[in-house]
Amino acid sequence: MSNKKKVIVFGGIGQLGQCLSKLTTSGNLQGFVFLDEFEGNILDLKVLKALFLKESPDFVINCAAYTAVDKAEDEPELCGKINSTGAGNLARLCAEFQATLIHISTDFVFEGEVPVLLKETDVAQPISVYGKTKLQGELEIASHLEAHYILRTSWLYSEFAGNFVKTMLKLGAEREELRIIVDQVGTPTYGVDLAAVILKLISMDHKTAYGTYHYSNEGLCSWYDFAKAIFEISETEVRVHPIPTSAYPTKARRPAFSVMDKTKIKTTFNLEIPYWRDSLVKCIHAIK
Ligand SMILES: NC(=O)C1=CN([C@@H]2O[C@H](COP(=O)(O)OP(=O)(O)OC[C@H]3O[C@@H](n4cnc5c(N)ncnc54)[C@H](OP(=O)(O)O)[C@@H]3O)[C@@H](O)[C@H]2O)C=CC1
Ligand SMILES: Cc1cn([C@H]2C[C@H](O)[C@@H](COP(=O)(O)OP(=O)(O)O[C@H]3O[C@@H](C)C(=O)[C@@H](O)[C@H]3O)O2)c(=O)[nH]c1=O
Repeated sequence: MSNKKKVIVFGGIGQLGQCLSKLTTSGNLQGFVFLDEFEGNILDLKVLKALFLKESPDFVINCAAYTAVDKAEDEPELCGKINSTGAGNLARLCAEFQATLIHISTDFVFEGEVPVLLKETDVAQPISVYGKTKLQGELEIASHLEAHYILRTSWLYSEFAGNFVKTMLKLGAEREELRIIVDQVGTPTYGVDLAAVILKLISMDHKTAYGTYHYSNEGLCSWYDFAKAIFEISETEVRVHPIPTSAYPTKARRPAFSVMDKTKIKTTFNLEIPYWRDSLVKCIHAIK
């Protein structure tokens, strides 16, 4: 990648921020500034403006978000501020400073009632506070900035921060049996794979391809299948029981089927996407 590009990463010490940092460090890529929420609070316009003035970024990557799906049901205002107002703040500043925004959204913008692959053109109808605020964030960006990529991803995990894989490894070490939902189907996404795609978008700098894209790993599974694979690959002995969603009450509703069609991103950027289980093997090796 050209070392002339200046890139600011908000949410730089969250899960995806750390995946990006891993790749920029191993690839010795220059020009990236990773900010935590104290150095780069996406709700603080004064701080943001000073950062844009100081750094003059070519690209801004928004990895900052409120991601606690159940807690969001009790904190809709805070969740809305971070996921919607914060995204809008970055979009307006990117427009003012002629920077391109790469923003991450979610499969949870969909209702997920019908078992059909979800396209970018399908109507988004979120069923949780988190999903609604993420959709609002997408709309904020699209209405203020042309130069944007919104990447909707799903079931993100990695060796960094908190995620389903790390929760399972922890619970699997503590318990003899686990009950995991089998009637919610989606696709896990390894954060390092997503980070590599983000870096590819920056290096291609394809100015006629702005817009919304779906990206996850290939294939599909239930949370139960995912947990079984985690325990098989990590050689953890634990009995896993498949249960229906009704047997595992949570504050937030989650889509029953949120597998995304990735044709658009694959054809536009000439991508080959790894199968979810192959990437899971890589992640578990990185954790060990
Ligand atoms: N995790 C997942 O399964 C999925 C995530 N996504 C999306 O991917 C993106 C990255 O997710 P992920 O890395 O997993 O999320 P994380 O929760 O790991 O990281 C988000 C980061 O944003 C920070 N943050 C919160 N509020 C602010 C703020 N006001 N200003 C700046 N930073 C802030 C958080 O800090 P702190 O922790 O201190 O609050 C945290 O470090 C998000 O947009 C998310 O919606 C999409 C699909 C699946
Ligand atoms: C811990 C646990 C979870 N589950 C279920 C609950 C839930 O339906 C599913 C996943 O639970 P989690 O809370 O880990 O994951 P969750 O927060 O629902 O994950 C979502 O996060 C947001 C940020 C996204 O954008 C989504 O794409 C998705 O990744 O597993 C069980 O069935 N048994 C268990 O023991």
